[in-house]
Amino acid sequence: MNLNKKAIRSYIRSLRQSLNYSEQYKSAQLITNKIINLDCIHKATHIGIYISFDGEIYTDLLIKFLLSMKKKIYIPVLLHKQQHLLFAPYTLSTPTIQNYLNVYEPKYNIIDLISLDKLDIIFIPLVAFDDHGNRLGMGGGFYDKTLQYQKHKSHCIYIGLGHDFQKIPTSILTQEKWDVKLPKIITPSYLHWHT
Ligand SMILES: Nc1nc2c(c(=O)[nH]1)N(C=O)[C@@H](CNc1ccc(C(=O)N[C@@H](CCC(=O)O)C(=O)O)cc1)CN2
Ligand SMILES: Nc1ncnc2c1ncn2[C@@H]1O[C@H](COP(=O)(O)OP(=O)(O)OP(=O)(O)O)[C@@H](O)[C@H]1O
Repeated sequence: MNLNKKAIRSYIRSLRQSLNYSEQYKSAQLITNKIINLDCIHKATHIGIYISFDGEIYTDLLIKFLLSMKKKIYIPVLLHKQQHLLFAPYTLSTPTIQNYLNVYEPKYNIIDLISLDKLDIIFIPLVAFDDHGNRLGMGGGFYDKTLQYQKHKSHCIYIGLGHDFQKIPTSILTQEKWDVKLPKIITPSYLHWHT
């Protein structure tokens, strides 16, 4: 593996893990306010989002807002030995369990799982990003594989969520041929729109 990527991942993960609850909550409020005013949110019905861990931008507040706006919410789930993510329906009463990578996911019936092409918008976690919308994730390749497959045939809008300090200089991130760029990334202070 690329040492550079590994070092960036571990440095930025340690920064975000060190945030306290009130810092996280403030960031979540700022991000939620930005998102609920976006035009694309009002037009969307099926929205993919993640359950936060490891210091990621808290998504609870946003999920509650979206549910109150009558949006249907879906969370990525890991299927045995598969790198393509599928999405399970989620409401505030859905029980959750930790998967083999310690990330929470909803309990689900296989028949209720949907694929990315059924989503209108997906909010994507990230470890680092740059000015061109290049994304560095946790290193499992799950989002890269899932987004890549759908890149040309899906109407789904990809939106990355991160803290301001997760933005790194463009020259640092070495691009891999499979990396899928994010046209929109939202941080507490900015909307980063990339063309
Ligand atoms: N909230 C959230 N959900 C998500 C992701 C994410 O980044 N955030 N994913 C984005 O792809 C997928 C899961 N990918 C992951 C990849 C690595 C690790 C991870 O923590 N690895 C640990 C070792 C875990 C272990 O083996 O016990 C580590 O590297 O420290 C977690 C999730 C799908 N769901
Ligand atoms: N489209 C793809 N085709 C082939 N291999 C891929 C593809 N996407 C990812 N991979 C594999 O997955 C591994 C992890 O990729 P990478 O380091 O880019 O993950 P990441 O973007 O940080 O993680 P994630 O998307 O899960 O958050 C790579 O080493 C590569 O082997």
